[in-house]
Amino acid sequence: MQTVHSLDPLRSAVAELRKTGTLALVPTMGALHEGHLTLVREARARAAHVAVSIFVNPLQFGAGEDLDAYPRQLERDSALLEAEGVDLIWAPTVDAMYPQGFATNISVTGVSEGLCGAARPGHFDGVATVVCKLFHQVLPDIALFGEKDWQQLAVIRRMARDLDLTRPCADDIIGVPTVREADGLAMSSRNAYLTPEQRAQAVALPAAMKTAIAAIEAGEPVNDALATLEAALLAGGFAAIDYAQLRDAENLTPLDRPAARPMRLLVAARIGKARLIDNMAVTPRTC
Ligand SMILES: Nc1ncnc2c1ncn2[C@@H]1O[C@H](COP(=O)(O)OP(=O)(O)OP(=O)(O)O)[C@@H](O)[C@H]1O
Ligand SMILES: CC(C)(CO)[C@@H](O)C(=O)[O-]
Ligand code: BAL
Repeated sequence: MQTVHSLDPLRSAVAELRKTGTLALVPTMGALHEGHLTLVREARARAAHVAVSIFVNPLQFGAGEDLDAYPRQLERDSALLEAEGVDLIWAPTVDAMYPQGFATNISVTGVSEGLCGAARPGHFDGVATVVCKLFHQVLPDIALFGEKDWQQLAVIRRMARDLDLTRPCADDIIGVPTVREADGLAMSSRNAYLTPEQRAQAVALPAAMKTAIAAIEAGEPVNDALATLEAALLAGGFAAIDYAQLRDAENLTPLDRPAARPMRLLVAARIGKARLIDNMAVTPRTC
């Protein structure tokens, strides 16, 4: 396994790997957990070679967010990726990614609006810009992203379609189902911010989401089910709810009643120093 921190060695390493087969990219911000490693294993099953990028992208953090506090553990991450048989780690410095004078922004409208786009203004511009650069830097055949960040996945697929990216085109962007802890909490690097007490309380998030989904699928009005969900989170130790919404699963149109198409319940809520996000499928009614 090779680790590179600047563009010239990256380009040489990528050219070598591409001589002998397909290349998959798993973009991350590091502080790896089983969710990331699941993406890596899926990548290995689908391509001859796997590159993992590790970059805490300043462009996608707003003022007052956790850019400085975000865990950075390259040595530990490298050992985990080596054990998974990863070929290449791309861990650029901030200067390598954004040299002096960098002035380009990629902004995807529509799917990036509302939800995390409203709670974190500019966040998805930062994500789209860095992911577009990563695709051009690593030239992967496929790229893998977690469904935990459902809106992010929609933004990246939209960008790939709109910018006529051929590899990876929208169909080569693979979404991997959310990996959860035994009690149902979605794995996330930010779970490390939780105290033991908050960690125990955080299980209220997936539990309340499952209850709301069962209620919606049983015919309860969407707004009532969402109000019950929010009340359960606040009673369970969450300090604030950024959003709890039912949306079309693909185009993310807001829904105030169940549709005949696949739907998604998406929630972001704050507990202690962590802002946790989660989403789950809601099954369309058949009659
Ligand atoms: N529990 C998970 N299951 C599946 N994929 C995941 C999971 N957690 C993160 N991913 C995916 O891993 C990739 C890198 O994510 P990132 O490095 O931001 O980790 P994270 O755990 O989501 O961290 P954060 O706490 O910043 O949200 C993204 O595509 C993300 O969706
Ligand atoms: C896709 C990504 C690596 C871009 O910085 C980040 O948003 C993440 O880790 O989900
Ligand atoms: N996994 C999403 C990256 C972020 O929260 O900035």
